[in-house]
This record gives sequence, structure tokens and C-alpha cells, in this order.
Amino acid sequence: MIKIAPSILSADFANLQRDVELVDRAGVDALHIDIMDGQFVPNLSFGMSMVAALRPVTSLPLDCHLMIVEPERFVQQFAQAGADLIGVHVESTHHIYHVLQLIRQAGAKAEVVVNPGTPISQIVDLLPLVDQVLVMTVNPGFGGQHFLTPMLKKIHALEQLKQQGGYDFDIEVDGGINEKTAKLCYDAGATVAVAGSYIYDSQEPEQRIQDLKVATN
Ligand SMILES: O=C(CO)[C@H](O)[C@H](O)COP(=O)(O)O
Ligand SMILES: [Fe+2]
Repeated sequence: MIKIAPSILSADFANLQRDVELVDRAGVDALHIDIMDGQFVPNLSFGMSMVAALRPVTSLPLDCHLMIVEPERFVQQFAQAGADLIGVHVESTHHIYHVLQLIRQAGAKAEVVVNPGTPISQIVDLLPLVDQVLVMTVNPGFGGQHFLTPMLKKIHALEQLKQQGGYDFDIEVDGGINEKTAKLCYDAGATVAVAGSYIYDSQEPEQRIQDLKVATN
């Protein structure tokens, strides 16, 4: 079964605590928090104060996806705010190796993220340094986009590198995930699925979480 990390980007911001507790009760594995700076991606979302505000609301691991330029400026503050895992885009910094080291030094799990246009070959040397790799299955910046099917071969290639290298990192997918695309990703080797609009735009979010579990069982 794939692990599920609901993205609060599609939650009701005026009722965020309610929406976090709803998915927590439904039995998910992490909470995905999208941090956008208006430069790395053409959208703005939350900062570290949102992570700090959510920390006492749930015991779920907080999976923070940083879509910001030069994340090295902020990773310590996100760890201090309560992030359990911090994801940084390989495209967002000249110093990706250093940033991943900083995240672990700050006591959080380290994740490297690849955009749809970035080949897996670009992160091969980073694989010993990470707890999770996030393969973007949409162009980052917005919820509610369509899944990019060509990303499946990247997931598969990463899964093969994982086996060959004897690594135990998780492979996360993010963007356009529903019960059909979750199954495709799971079969290709993904172990964690982020889902935002599929869960939160539904009248029955708990049912959608169950549907993701059943589809990947
Ligand atoms: O990182 C993201 C966008 O950049 C979001 O996590 C992602 O898009 C989730 O939204 P949805 O499941 O609706 O596609
Ligand atoms: Fe995300």
C-alpha cells in the first residue's frame, strides 16, 4: 500500500485545523506543506510560521516541500518550526549537497526534489544523502493540474537505482494524484503519494483516502 501525504494547499485555509484533523483521523502517513516564494514558482503560499502553527495540531510527520530559491537560507528555521522532513529542489540552489547536509544537521529528514524537466541522472550522487526523493508529476506551483504520464519512467529508473545501490529512501510523487495515477506510480516504485485536490476538493475526503489505499493494495 502506498503511504499518503495530503497536501493542505487545497484545504480550506479558514478552517485549516479542521481539515488537518480530518485527514489525520482518516489514517494518513504525513501532512504535505507546500512552501512557495513567488520566484522559484509563480505562486505564493506559506512560510515557517504556518509550520509552527500546525505543529501542535497534529502528531503526523510534517513533510515540507520548499519551492523557494536558495533554500539554504531557511532550512534551519523550518526544522526549528517543527518540520520532520524538508524537501529542496535540485534546480533551486547552486549548493544542493550542502543544503541536504544542513537539513540533516538541523535534525530533519532530507529530501531532494526533481522538476519534470530534470533527469534522474542529475541526482545520482545525492542518493546516499537523502531519506526521500520527490519526483514532481506536474510542473510545481499550483494544485489541481493533470498528471504527467512520462514521469512514470523516471520513477521506475529511480527505483532501479535504489535497488542497485541498496538504498532505503522513500520515493514520493506529487501532482495530479488520484486513485488511477497513484496505482501507476505505486507499480513503478513510488512509496509515498501526495494528494491535494483529489482529497480536499471532494465532498467525501475520507472516502478518497480509502480509495487511494484500496487502489494500491
Ligand atoms: O507541490 C505542489 C504543487 O506545486 C502540490 O503539492 C501538488 O500540486 C498537490 O496538488 P494536487 O494533488 O491537486 O495536484
Ligand atoms: Fe508539493
